[in-house]
Amino acid sequence: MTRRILPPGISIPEATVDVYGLSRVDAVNVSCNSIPTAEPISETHVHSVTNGTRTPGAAELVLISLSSFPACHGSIPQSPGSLRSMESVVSVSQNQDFSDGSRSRSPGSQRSSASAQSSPRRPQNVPLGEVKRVPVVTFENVKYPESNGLFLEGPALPEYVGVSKKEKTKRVCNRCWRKKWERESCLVCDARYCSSCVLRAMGSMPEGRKCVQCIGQPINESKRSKLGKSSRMLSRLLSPLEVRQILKGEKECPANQLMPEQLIVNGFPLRPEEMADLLSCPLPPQRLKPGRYWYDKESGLWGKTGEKPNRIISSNLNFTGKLASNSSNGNTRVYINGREITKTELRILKFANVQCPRDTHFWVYEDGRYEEEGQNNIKGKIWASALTRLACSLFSLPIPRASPSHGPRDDSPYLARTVAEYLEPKRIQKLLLIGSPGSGTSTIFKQAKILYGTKFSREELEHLKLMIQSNMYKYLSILLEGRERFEEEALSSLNAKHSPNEHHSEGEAGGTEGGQSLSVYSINGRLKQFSNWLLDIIAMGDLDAFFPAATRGAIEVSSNEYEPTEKDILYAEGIAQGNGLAFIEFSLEDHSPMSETYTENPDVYSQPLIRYQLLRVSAKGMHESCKWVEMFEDVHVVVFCVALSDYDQFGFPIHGNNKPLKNRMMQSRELFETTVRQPCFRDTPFVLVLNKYDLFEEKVSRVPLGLCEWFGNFSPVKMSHNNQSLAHQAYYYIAMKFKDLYSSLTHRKLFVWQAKALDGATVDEAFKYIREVLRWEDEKDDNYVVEDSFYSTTELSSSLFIRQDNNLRYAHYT
Ligand SMILES: Nc1nc2c(ncn2[C@@H]2O[C@H](COP(=O)(O)OP(=O)(O)OP(=O)(O)O)[C@@H](O)[C@H]2O)c(=O)[nH]1
Ligand SMILES: [Mg+2]
Repeated sequence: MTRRILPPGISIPEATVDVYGLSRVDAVNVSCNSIPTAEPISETHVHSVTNGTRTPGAAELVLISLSSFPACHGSIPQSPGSLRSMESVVSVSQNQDFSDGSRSRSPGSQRSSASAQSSPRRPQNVPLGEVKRVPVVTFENVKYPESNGLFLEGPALPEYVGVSKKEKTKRVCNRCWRKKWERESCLVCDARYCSSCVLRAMGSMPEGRKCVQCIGQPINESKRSKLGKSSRMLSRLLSPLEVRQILKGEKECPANQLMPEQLIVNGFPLRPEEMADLLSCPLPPQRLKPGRYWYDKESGLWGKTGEKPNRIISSNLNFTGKLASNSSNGNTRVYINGREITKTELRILKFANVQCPRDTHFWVYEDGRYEEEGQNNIKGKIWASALTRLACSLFSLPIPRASPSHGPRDDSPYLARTVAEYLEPKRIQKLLLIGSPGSGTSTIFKQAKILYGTKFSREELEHLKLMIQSNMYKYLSILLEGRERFEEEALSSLNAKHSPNEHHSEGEAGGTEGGQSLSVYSINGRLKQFSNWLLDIIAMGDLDAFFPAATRGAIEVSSNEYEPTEKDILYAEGIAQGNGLAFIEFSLEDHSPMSETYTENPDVYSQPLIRYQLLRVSAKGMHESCKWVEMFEDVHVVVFCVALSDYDQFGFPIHGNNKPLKNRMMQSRELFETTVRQPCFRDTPFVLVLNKYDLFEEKVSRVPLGLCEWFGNFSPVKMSHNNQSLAHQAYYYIAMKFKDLYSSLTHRKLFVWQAKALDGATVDEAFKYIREVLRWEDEKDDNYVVEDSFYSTTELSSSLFIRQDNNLRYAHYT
């Protein structure tokens, strides 16, 4: 690390380099109170710059921190806090008017002048650390923490007025001012540094990722969830051991911890000892942020004020504040331990068969036992059944963990629990998969199960088998019903042709059998009997009840011994009987080349895997006033599936069968709009999966895309070579249509991917893409700026896609 920091030619001291000790050196021990106030930026300051008196820059500061080593005799800067001012100095020196005369007297720049000469891009008279050379001042509005009080106190000079949009600022390294895609940001002031500058700007990071001058200051609360989270940039630059040490420091150092008074529980700020009790209890709340919370001492339920519970922590913690009845803003007139519960909780109670008429007051204990107030009679356990627990998990309600009595007996392990442990919960990301009927959501779900899930259990296989068999009979019944209609039509037209007195000659279509008229659609008596029997059963809606009898048919699938293969399962319509909500949890093991920069650092690969919960819901019942969808408010991404090949298909509207047939692409669009407009998805990213590309590719050369009214203005560029390009153009066109629609509704960008759900590889790619989207979302405010990368191409017109679509993979990043 020292070798990287030091300019070439400086020998490394013999002593073991303790990187973690480095920034404990007094020279950079910056605390809010002890920072000598630097001069505000003023005319005189600029003059002093032009005269060559320059305060040391960040590079020097880091070198200064090395001054305890014999080879680095840097002088201590007069003002450690002047780093901030340095940034402005840099910008001034970018101005040609000022760019000469920087014969610096600072030791840092003297040292660097040798190496400066070797760089072709750096003018010889300009010291290292001031490398950006643009002819005009393009200095941008950089936000520095006000608490520093060092920057821009006086009126701003015109040179310092931001000249570009904030997004542009975000892409620039705050030290070298080069545009860099990947940056690491300071947890306190959010200054971002590229990989060449990060170690110089942040030194040895005793408190994790903070600029040297931000050490000792509390972190920006919006970054709390990032504490201790791995950093790809650091993993590349440092050894695994060093990264671990830095992240440990970041999680555990006192400056980065929450202050007790930032947590308001049951209306009262916590006292330090209450906070200590809270954090050291067996099941402490996770990912705590400053804010208002409620806590139910009996049940251990814990939640944000005004919201449903989000966790069961340990019971019997004593806080100053007492639980108020309106603390979770419930309006159900059903009470648990004095708190009026929310609708979602009430649903779960009903699900768990708890009788709860209005104005019922329950006592609920930590393990889920419940009784009505004043009755002293335990009626059962709320979370006893696996189904209730599953429902809770789907609706993001907490369930009790295995009882503490199964855990360690003595208290010491609890007390020894580090802050770090509670900050590192098992990460689960929820994906909600939705689409209009027939778009392929079940197929994608089943693919996910086959690709990443556990094998189908006996029970599931039995369900699937019954489902496949009943589908088969349903399809058969459709054919048989059609046959009846065609037979009737054929016979009546035959009868119309020939008057009753005429005898038709042999060889003509039709005839008689046992006095009955025949047509090409007629079948023999036994089959007809079967057909009638089956159609009756289906008309009565009794198919499933009759199944055991029907399975004794002759065809393989319908036999009792039949065991569906993976392919049968995949191709079958539906997921399981009932076909409503389905759910699996999995992780994606490999490290995709999409996002991971190749690294030899094994630490990156040993990160705990993120678990994904895939929830597939049927679109039935989804409409503007739809309530159940709110249950999924905490999903991390909505995956919306549309069948590309639907553009020429017509079907019944999703709601109500009496309306006229509707173009299915238009139906999908309607459902898409309805879903996007749901208030609960206001901040949720959407990934559109354009499915059935195989059918689409084949169809689009036969059936014009304009058949769907929404695609009326599609005018493909004529290409001589092949049909594929037409399908590609049509695909991008449709993708752009959805993207435009989405951004008109949300002002955000829609992520689009294409799939052929019957082909597992394409579904695998789609999930990897979704994983990347989640990472980008996670990191976009931090290390990465997605907006302007090649991943996102909304700005490009669709015609550009059409011309540049040679590479399918890149084109996918729409
Ligand atoms: N050729 C082709 N067929 C597909 C593709 N995706 C799904 N299918 C088929 O399309 C039909 C409908 O797919 P499902 O996965 O059941 O659709 P769904 O979204 O679950 O629809 P509902 O069950 O009606 O809500 C099934 O017969 C699938 O086998 C695809 O990419 N290509
Ligand atoms: Mg289905």
